[in-house]
Amino acid sequence: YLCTSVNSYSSGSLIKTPYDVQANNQEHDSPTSTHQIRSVQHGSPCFIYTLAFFSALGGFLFGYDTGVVSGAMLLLKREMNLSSLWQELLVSITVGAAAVSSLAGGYLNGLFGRRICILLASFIFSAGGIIMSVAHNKEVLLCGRLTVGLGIGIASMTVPVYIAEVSPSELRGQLVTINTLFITGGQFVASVVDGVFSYLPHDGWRYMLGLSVVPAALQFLGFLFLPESPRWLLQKGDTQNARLVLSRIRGGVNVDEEYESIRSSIEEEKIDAGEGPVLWRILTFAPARRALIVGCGLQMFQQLSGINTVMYYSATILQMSGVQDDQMAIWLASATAFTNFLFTLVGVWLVERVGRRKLSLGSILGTAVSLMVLAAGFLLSAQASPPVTFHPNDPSLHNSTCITYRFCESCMLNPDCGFCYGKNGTAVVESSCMPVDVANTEAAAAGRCSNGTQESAGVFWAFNYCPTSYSWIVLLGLVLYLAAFAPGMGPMPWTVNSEIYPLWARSTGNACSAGVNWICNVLVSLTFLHVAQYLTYYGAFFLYSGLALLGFVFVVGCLPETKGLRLEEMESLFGRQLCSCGAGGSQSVHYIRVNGGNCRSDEDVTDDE
Ligand SMILES: O[C@H]1[C@H](O)[C@@H](O)[C@H](O)[C@@H](O)[C@H]1O
Repeated sequence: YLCTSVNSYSSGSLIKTPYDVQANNQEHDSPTSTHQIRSVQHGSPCFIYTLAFFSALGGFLFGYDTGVVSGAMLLLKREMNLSSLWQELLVSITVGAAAVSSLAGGYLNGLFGRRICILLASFIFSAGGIIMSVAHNKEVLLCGRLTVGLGIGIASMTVPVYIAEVSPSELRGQLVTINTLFITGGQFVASVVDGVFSYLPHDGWRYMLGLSVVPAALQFLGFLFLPESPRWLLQKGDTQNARLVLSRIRGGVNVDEEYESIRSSIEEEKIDAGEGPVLWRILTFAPARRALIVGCGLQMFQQLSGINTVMYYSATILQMSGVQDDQMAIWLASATAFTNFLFTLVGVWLVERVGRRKLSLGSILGTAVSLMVLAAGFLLSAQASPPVTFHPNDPSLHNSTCITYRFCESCMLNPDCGFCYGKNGTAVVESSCMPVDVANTEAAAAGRCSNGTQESAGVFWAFNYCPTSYSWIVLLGLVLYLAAFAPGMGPMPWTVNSEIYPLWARSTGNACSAGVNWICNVLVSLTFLHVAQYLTYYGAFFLYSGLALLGFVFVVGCLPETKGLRLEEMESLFGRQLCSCGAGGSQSVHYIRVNGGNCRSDEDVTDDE
């Protein structure tokens, strides 16, 4: 049999099969496992944690820069008099730039290494932060947002790869997951900074956007002193430095076996890798192609299950459940970000205990169910939507579409309109649908709910939501969603992608999957309002729930368990037809690499089986 993976391993065996891998996985669960032996071998993980911390600052910046903009926009649109086109541009240019630069990051990683790419990303982050904080017009601000986007893209694909490559296998999952913890931590800190500086209506946005320079500079300084990934050094033929770095990050213990294992696997990969551009080689080499499908699929389903609409619209969801004050909604949105962060911490704790596969499965199923709860909440709210009962006789309103709506639900789904109503006990009375004041969405453009007249008139203004008694279900759905999504589907796509590719395909594989993540992110966030207008809120969330269920089927069929395996052992997991990856280890293919042998196509594998 031709396709092999040779490993000199702590067990001493030279040729390792997935049966051994499986056995090794099981050993991990017992207290006296190889796990412990390896930990002892790897010495103090202190240096590894330092590396992971400085790398994960890239994740923090990713979270901070994507999260801070919503709060900054509230102040900016007033101060710079931004049209909705400019608002959309300023929000989405960062994500768009991240999509492009994450794809380019694959090339840069292969060429310059992980360390230089992280240095480059932190330099770009710092430059972007400075540009934004001193911007005197919207064009300069746009340049700043574009610049940070370029940094985010490079960091998002490089950091997980770097952490995975320097970590010992028993800590790898946890350490890469810490990067996602930092992403959600960055989102939380951003929401707190937004809250604090929202009290500073003039120039508050400069602090919000500019503060990211601090962690970016810290990361840049840290990485001036931190080493390159030993795997990349070895791949480039710098054997001396590779051994030195490996021994340094393993706390000075003997690294001969690990070094030999990486070296021999790189030698063999040279045979596997073939000729031509890397992406072409990935697509034509079955195990790498399958890994790419799994990696991109996971990233796609992460975004299609709607995390960023839930995060972005959490303030609205919370307003629906009765929070009427804008400032209060900003603080509650940071409670949402905190919940996301807290449950990602659960993921860090679980990943090496239950493994990536079970964690992803449980998480995506829970996500689908909680999206149904969220949708049901919106559905009940829509059915109980109060009717329009009051028709003001203001001539300036005659051309407005808002006055044509007969229920709050349809009024609220038009971003130009809001619902103005009075209360009799808990009942909604004298309600009308009015155009919103474009400069300040907290009031109507005219009538009883316009600026300054609301309180004296004893009326309430609901923009983006309807007063309803079912909103607690929506709130419950939101909390359940975060509890289900954050430990698994939030971090696992990043973690799994950092480990499943062979070294020659790792940069390109991660670049593609990170690109898919960002592209789907843009697609979902840009289409959400339109989808909600066509399908209503509950339709949109039922749709996301259906997509999450599809994702569940995908994970069941395609995601193998990578826990406890060395990076060099991953290729064996993708030796079989794709949709049987999860079919249990007892049917694993034996991989025995014979020098000069090659494994090229699905047919080869089947024949050999
Ligand atoms: O893994 C992260 C995390 O879940 C974030 O909360 C989300 O905003 C990102 O889009 C995602 O990639």
